[in-house]
Amino acid sequence: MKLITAVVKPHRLDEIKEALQAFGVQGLTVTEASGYGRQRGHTEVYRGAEYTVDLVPKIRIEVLVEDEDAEQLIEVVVKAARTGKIGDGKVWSVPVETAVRVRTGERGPDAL
Ligand SMILES: Nc1ncnc2c1ncn2[C@@H]1O[C@H](COP(=O)(O)OP(=O)(O)OP(=O)(O)O)[C@@H](O)[C@H]1O
Repeated sequence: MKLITAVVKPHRLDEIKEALQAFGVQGLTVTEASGYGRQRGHTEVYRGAEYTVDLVPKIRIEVLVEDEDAEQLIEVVVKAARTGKIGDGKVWSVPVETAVRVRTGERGPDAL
């Protein structure tokens, strides 16, 4: 299994959620976040306001997937998140050792 994490622009959330649902993910987690990337110090616009400070509002989307789906899912997220402007975000994946579905006790890919 892999954990795919995307830190992206908040206004792309609906588009990304729809793309992930169409892909067939079983679940996802969304949290509010803030951060900066390489463009620190440059101006980024969020809801009409210009941010020149280092921390800009973002959302973090996390999805657990089977190994074989990871690369395709990353592409789905990148495509749905992209505006082509500064601060579009970052997507990465890490290996996951264990996942447990609490209600049933299932483990591994069956738990997703
Ligand atoms: N190296 C990093 N480690 C952890 N989080 C990061 C890193 N780079 C970016 N992020 C997170 O991703 C968010 C979006 O990154 P951002 O789009 O600014 O990255 P970037 O690679 O500098 O892209 P761009 O050049 O398009 O601005 C940041 O606000 C931050 O929360």
